[in-house]
This record gives sequence, structure tokens and C-alpha cells, in this order.
Amino acid sequence: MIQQIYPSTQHAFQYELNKDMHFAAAHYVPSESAGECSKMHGHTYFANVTIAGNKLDESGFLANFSQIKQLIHTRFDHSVLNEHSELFNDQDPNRFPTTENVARVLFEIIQEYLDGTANKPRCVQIFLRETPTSYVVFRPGAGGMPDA
Ligand SMILES: Nc1nc2c(c(=O)[nH]1)N=C([C@H](O)[C@H](O)COP(=O)(O)OP(=O)(O)OP(=O)(O)O)CN2
Ligand SMILES: [Zn+2]
Repeated sequence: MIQQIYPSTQHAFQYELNKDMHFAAAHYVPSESAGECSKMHGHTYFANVTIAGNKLDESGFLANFSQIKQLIHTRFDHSVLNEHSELFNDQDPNRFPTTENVARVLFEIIQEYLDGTANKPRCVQIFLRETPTSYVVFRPGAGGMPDA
């Protein structure tokens, strides 16, 4: 839902920007245990990308809002997620196009782009809504807890 309030993440950077975007895509979850989701179906995904840093670029931007949108929208809008074989894989649950894995992949694409910029800000959160009632938050710095 664009213009909603998103969960916030703690960081010590001076600047934080947020970019909302959406893209329409089809997918299936290639597992019998996914039930109805194992059949091809589509969503309008809503993503909120949070980027933080201390340095601005030559335009006075932390990152260019429109560039961040283009990285995701151009690649995924009106596509079948399972067909992005460089990103998703029907044999590996960590590469199925679930909301969790799509959120992480969005992070990976955006952080790779940011690593190539002069001021090198950090993507600190991806909020990804798949349906009106279902969303995932991915935070790259939150991997420190051991498995229960
Ligand atoms: N942890 C996850 N659970 C489910 C995922 C997922 O990616 N991660 N995906 C699906 C399906 O793809 C489905 O599209 C979404 O499921 P759901 O939220 O159940 O969709 P509904 O709109 O039917 O939800 P209601 O609240 O019942 O209307 C399933 N699970
Ligand atoms: Zn789905």
C-alpha cells in the first residue's frame, strides 16, 4: 500500500530515504506444500526500499529515487518471477520466488547498484507486500540470531 507507514529500522546514519514502488508479476511456488500458491498466479507487489548513509552524491542525493525504482520496475514489471533464472530456481527453496526470497533479491540488486556509487549508501530495509494481507520485511543486518 503506497503511502502507508512502514516498520522502521534502527541505524546510526544521518540520512535515510524511502522509495515506494510497485510492479505486477506472476509466480508460482514450486512446492506441493505451498498448496494453491504452487499454481501460476499474479500479484501487484508493493515495495518500500529504505536507504541510509552519511554522504550525499554530486547531485545532493543519497541515492536517486528514480534510479532505485528503475532497477526494480524495469526488471520485474509484467514478468514471470520464476523465469528470472539468474535469480530464482525451482530446485532450491532459498531461490523459490516467495515473498521472503523476492525481498532479499530486491535488497541484493539495490545494494549491488549502491556499492558502485561514489557515496556508497546502504540499503537497510526492504518492505515487500505481496497481497493486501501479507508482507515481508528483509533487513540485511539482522542475521545474527542463531537458529532456535
Ligand atoms: N511465508 C510465505 N507464505 C506464503 C507465501 C510466501 O511467499 N511466503 N506465498 C503465498 C502465496 O503466493 C499467496 O499468493 C499469498 O498467500 P495469502 O496471503 O494466503 O493470500 P490471500 O490473499 O489468499 O490471503 P487472505 O488473507 O486469506 O485473503 C502463500 N503463503
Ligand atoms: Zn503468490
